[in-house]
Amino acid sequence: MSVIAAPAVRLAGLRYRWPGAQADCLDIERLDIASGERVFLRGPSGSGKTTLLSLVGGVILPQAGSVEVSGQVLAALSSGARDRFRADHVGFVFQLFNLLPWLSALDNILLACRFSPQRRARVAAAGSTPAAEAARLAARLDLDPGLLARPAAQLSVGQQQRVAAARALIGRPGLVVADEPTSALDADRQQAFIALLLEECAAAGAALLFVSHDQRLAAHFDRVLELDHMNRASAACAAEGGA
Ligand SMILES: Nc1ncnc2c1ncn2[C@@H]1O[C@H](COP(=O)(O)OP(=O)(O)OP(=O)(O)O)[C@@H](O)[C@H]1O
Repeated sequence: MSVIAAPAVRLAGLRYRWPGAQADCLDIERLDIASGERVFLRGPSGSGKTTLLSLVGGVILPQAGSVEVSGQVLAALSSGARDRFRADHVGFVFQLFNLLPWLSALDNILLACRFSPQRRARVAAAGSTPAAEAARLAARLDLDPGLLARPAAQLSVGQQQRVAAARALIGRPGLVVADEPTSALDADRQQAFIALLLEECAAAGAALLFVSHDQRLAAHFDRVLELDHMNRASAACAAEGGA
């Protein structure tokens, strides 16, 4: 008997309006992202890409419709359970990296494991330890080992981006969500970063939902999604931003 994996992400009848806004930001009838699929999400500034990623991560909840991640309806979880689910199953690389500035780069990476028993278990199942896995990912991201002991606040923006990527990837979550993760990297590092992200996601069977304005990166992905084409509220969302 074959087992069909739940999609990594399933949106159905989704509507989201920011508090105080006059119109919906997102109105998406349906979107499925298959397990292991690599999706490049594109859309003009202010079109709702970051909002969509926040919904997929369960950081915010829609007013209507549902968001499922790996078969779990996020709104069915209490706020605390949603935080734990996110820690176990979703790796974020956000525009604002949310590193803790006073913690070392290494401790920032390890934090993802500290909050997630499932990530720790997956690292152990692969025959490694969180510290060894953090060092492996850092080396693959071309982060000098000497940098790992430094407080995150003392790193360049490009270095912080790579620390954030290692933190997202450690312990192999089933979904990686990345918002402009290469914006502060030079061209060579950008290519290395994308290659690593894709390889690590493939090795983990993780789906990747990736937002970038850099069109050249789209070729690396299985599918390009135009947010404006699937968002029935796109005109209203853009107008709201300009209001
Ligand atoms: N925290 C918030 N509170 C209220 N409105 C918000 C908030 N965050 C975003 N918005 C509004 O939602 C709309 C979509 O913003 P969002 O950041 O999702 O767009 P984006 O496509 O990611 O833009 P960019 O490419 O510039 O990062 C905009 O009109 C924005 O003003």
